[in-house]
Amino acid sequence: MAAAPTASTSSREFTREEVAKHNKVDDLWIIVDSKVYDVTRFKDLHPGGISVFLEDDIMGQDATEAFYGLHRHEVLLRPQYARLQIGTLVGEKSVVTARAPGALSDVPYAEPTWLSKGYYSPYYKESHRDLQKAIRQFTDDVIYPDAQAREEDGKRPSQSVFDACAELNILAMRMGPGKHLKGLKLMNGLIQPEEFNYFHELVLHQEMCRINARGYSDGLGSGSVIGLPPVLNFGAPAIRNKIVPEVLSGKKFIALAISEAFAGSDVQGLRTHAKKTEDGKHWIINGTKKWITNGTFSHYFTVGCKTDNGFTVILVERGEGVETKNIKTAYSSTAGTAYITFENVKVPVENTLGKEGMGVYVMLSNFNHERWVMCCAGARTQRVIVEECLKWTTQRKAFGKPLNSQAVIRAKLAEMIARAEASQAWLENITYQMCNMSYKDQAEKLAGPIGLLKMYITRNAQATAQDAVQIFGGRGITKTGMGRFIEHYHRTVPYDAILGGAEDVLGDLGVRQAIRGMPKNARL
Ligand code: HEM
Repeated sequence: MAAAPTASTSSREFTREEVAKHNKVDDLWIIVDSKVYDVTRFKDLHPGGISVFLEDDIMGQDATEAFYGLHRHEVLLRPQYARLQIGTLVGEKSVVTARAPGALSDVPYAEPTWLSKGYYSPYYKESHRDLQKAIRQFTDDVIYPDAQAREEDGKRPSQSVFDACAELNILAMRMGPGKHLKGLKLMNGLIQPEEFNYFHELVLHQEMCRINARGYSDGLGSGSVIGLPPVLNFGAPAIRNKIVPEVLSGKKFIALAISEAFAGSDVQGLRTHAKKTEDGKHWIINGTKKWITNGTFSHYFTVGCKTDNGFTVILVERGEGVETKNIKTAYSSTAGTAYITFENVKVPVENTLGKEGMGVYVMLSNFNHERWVMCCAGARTQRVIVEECLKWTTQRKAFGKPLNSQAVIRAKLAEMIARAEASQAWLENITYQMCNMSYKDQAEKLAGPIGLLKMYITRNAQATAQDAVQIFGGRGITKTGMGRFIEHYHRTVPYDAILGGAEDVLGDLGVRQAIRGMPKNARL
């Protein structure tokens, strides 16, 4: 029987001949990437079964190729499996290394051009690069582990993560540039509030979405990214001064509550209504809301209501008459997606956001930013899938050759890469326009292009998800193992095509705006 492996024995060195002697059921070693593992006892517990180890080309042999054709590298890093390593091969070095937390990937196209070695971009300055480094480290160290754990147990993102984000003012930065950043220490003083622009914000969103946990990404305060701006921009000072700091410090949560089972983008079709009390001091709100992100755990709701003179947005605090129920969605319950009922909820009229009857403008002012935020994430998560596919098709062998030796596979990769690159390039162009246009110009000139961009990115994303499943085969539809991120992406990518405006509606918005802008004298 082989000696029980301990951490101290992993510094031992063996020749391939020595390893080869341990080729029996009760004394079984293997080599993976020049590391020697004693799997004598582990084989009985191996999730892939015992029989796979009892082959002549595995027992006492180099099983590197077999291993990487069936497992992600991270398996060997899990403490319970890392313990199986008893040493290394004399004079040989391991080749496979996991990306260190905070580091960039060396896989081609795994990073946008501006982060790829030897390439250039006109858009990003030193402060963007500083922010990128800091936020990647933070995402890898703090967000990713919590995201994976919460996706498993379905709970909302841990309060410790909200607190850590608030400490660095990440929650405030996610709202974009603006006066709410004034006087704040951003990322421990790495960026000055007055220099923070939309490219900094893009960096933030693109780094934080690389966690293969779409529900969690929404759980981590997406509700406030869309629910807080109406308070920030249209709330009375007393309301604003109370609620904005509470939300940006991660202590309280807010959700945007517009859509209903009765109507989504069709504001006229909404049924939740608010009526004034006789003394005119309060609203009484009745109705329901559906698909409300972060709704299950929010303290505040930015609610779209029908009022006597049109559509009005009102801030509602959780309390008597407000009930939220979890809706089971295709992604995880970490997002806190809710069905909300309001029953005779009494709210002071001071909670009205913007002018009575002018709620449509309050909502419209939000849309461009919300959709652009989704474009940032949609363009970036595609790239994560490109990286997964490039790695898999290199390490997986079929008919004795890597998958990437098949022309049909390379053709799929070509499409995926082109989509990711084109999405990012158009996104950067629009972000540049945002940096240079007044808010009024943005509202006027960019609603159409942002609508088209979102349609384009989410179509690309869905096509990439389908191609990735074809490349991974059965693994791409399995929640554990090699293809788990592909399965997750394929299952959750439709969210981007629906949330913030359905794909077709947004494409149409872009074209209608273009038609409106057609010069009267244009003829072929
Ligand atoms: C130190 C060595 C090994 C460890 C720690 C290990 C661990 C695991 C784990 C944790 C799984 C579950 C799936 C996953 O999480 O990816 C698994 C599945 C599997 N393993 Fe291993 N394994 C080792 C070596 C091997 C070798 C050498 C072979 C083949 C010769 C093998 C064949 C399989 C198979 C066929 C599956 C099922 C894969 C699937 O469901 O797609 N394993 N192994």
